Amino acid sequence: MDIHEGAPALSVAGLRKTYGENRAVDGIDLVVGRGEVVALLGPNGAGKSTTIDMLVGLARPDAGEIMLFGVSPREAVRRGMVGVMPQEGALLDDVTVGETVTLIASLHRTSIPVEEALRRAGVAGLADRRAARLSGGQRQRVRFAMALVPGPDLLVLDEPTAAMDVEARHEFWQSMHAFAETGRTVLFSTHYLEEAEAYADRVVLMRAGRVAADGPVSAVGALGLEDAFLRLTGASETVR
Ligand SMILES: Nc1ncnc2c1ncn2[C@@H]1O[C@H](COP(=O)(O)OP(=O)(O)OP(=O)(O)O)[C@@H](O)[C@H]1O
Repeated sequence: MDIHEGAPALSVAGLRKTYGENRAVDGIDLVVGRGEVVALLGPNGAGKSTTIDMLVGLARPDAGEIMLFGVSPREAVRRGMVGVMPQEGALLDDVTVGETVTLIASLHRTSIPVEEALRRAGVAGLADRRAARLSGGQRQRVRFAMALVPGPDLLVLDEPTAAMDVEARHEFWQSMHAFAETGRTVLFSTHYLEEAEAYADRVVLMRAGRVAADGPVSAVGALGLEDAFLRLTGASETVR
């Protein structure tokens, strides 16, 4: 299987996933071009994590097709083209940050230097610290280093700043911005309209397993996404 030169970073058609009676993802079509920074915005239970897990091969869709750079998610991950930061993911308590990222690097055919991944994720100073002694925000940043270390063309980040304080958030977004500046693609999920507006080129608003709106971030106001988001947030319990 060859990587298709002109293929978009991400192409999704008719994506569905049901848990029992619950249609977590109810027919998503989405194309993300290379170099775009896209925010998947939506309230709790909108289906963001389920979508992301399917995009990166962590969950199996009931229906639909997903291609990353023209190949399957598994193949793209195998080739180190995708860096993933899932919402949850345990770190081994007795293993240091440096050892953890070195281990992940060794699982990939190619990688950037571990020190560089640690530095870009803002955890170079924590290389010798065992995971058991990390704060929630520090753990998130270690997981960001794990996503960066294969030197991916696409980063997929599920609520990356959850558990980070204001300063860590700021540093995180700077790193993400530096990554995107090199022309690579980022898809991240968030509850926060401000994060989507500040850091994405494009906002995909999800509600009840579907794409409710999709547009350039410059048009957020014009599209009325903010109002839509406020309504959705207010309705989040019923959406869930
Ligand atoms: N493993 C699972 N088993 C059963 N139901 C699930 C499972 N994972 C998700 N769901 C349900 O699917 C729906 C979508 O959940 P999902 O976690 O994808 O939403 P989300 O937009 O990521 O929410 P949050 O912002 O809270 O992370 C919810 O109703 C959730 O309860």
